[in-house]
Amino acid sequence: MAASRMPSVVLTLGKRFCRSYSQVGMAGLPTFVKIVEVGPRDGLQNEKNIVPTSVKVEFINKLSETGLPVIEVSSFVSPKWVPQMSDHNEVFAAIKRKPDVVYSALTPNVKGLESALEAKASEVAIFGAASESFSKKNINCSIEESLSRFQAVLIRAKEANIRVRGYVSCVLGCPYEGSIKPEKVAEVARKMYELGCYEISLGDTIGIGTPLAMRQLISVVSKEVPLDRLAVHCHDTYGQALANIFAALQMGVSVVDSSAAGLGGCPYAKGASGNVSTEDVVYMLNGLNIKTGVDIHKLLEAGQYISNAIGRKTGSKVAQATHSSL
Ligand SMILES: CC(C)(COP(=O)([O-])OP(=O)([O-])OC[C@H]1O[C@@H](n2cnc3c(N)ncnc32)[C@H](O)[C@@H]1OP(=O)([O-])[O-])[C@@H](O)C(=O)NCCC(=O)NCCSC(=O)C[C@@](C)(O)CC(=O)[O-]
Repeated sequence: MAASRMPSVVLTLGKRFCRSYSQVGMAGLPTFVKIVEVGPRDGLQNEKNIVPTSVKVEFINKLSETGLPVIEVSSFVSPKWVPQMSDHNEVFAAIKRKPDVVYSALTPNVKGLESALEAKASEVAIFGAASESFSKKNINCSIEESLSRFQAVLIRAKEANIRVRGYVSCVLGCPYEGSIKPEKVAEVARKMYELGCYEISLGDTIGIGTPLAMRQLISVVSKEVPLDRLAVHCHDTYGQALANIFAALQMGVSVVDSSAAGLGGCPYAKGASGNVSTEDVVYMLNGLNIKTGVDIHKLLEAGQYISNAIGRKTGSKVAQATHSSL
């Protein structure tokens, strides 16, 4: 059953429940959160069976209708490394773009950036790590080398007048090195920010963090990068993602990455499960009276569409709850 046709009690339960408590937000939390939807890229880059281009396009078109401000469409990386994203040109060419939506792509180097420019990506993202081992496994170079590649990307992006986002992976732990010092994360984040990234997304790649660790991380990183330039990108491997996001909101972060249906995982981080699901994030933010501009009904439909298309049970608790109560 389409989410929009689900009994209203099911979908409005959280909102009505919360409304009876308060119409105002919780003190200290942002009033608006920008959600960066990473499902089509982070969500589908790890699928064993390559998802047909037409399915990706339909998924993105459905996401475009939800009110999400940013959709990460694909990545311009080596097709030998991540074949799942090798149809980037076709996907960018086929999607129906809405003028108020940013359609972004990952670009590890200038070669990727040039392709993204040709495909008319609205903005791009570089991706580095706070762990040497992860950097080598993921992008085949040291952190230092990655930063010099990124510098070249930022210079070319400036000429092309396109904004660049920066990701730092392994901010709360690394699959190869274990714990990572917040000071190391802060150093890499600061360098990316100084290179010209307008926003730095802190990735808990293996979803290992807890709210206290998130608080400590944000406290250290925000000394180097302004809070309003930080985003959090939480995987839900240990079931901590929503709690970690809440901790980040309490610290003043107001940009959250998430993935419809909780799809996702990094091919170079074994065991990492999906991203936190966008449906669950929006449900929580609705309950906190924090605006996102996202229509949860349409979002549930998009999540249901991609789950059916890839034959996978949704990773969203909200979607599971609404389906099971029918
Ligand atoms: C970075 C490279 C390319 C280095 O890979 P490399 O092998 O060191 O690169 P190279 O410069 O030596 O080139 C080797 C071959 O790749 C080609 N190549 C080189 N660059 C490109 C490009 N941009 N697009 C297409 N092809 C490219 C290049 O042309 C050449 O082709 P060949 O001559 O062998 O035919 C490789 O390691 C790579 O593609 N890595 C991508 C890994 C990836 O996508 N990981 C997942 C995304 S990160 C993530 O998920 C984490 C995140 C962001 O979500 C946050 C979090 O959760 O923490």
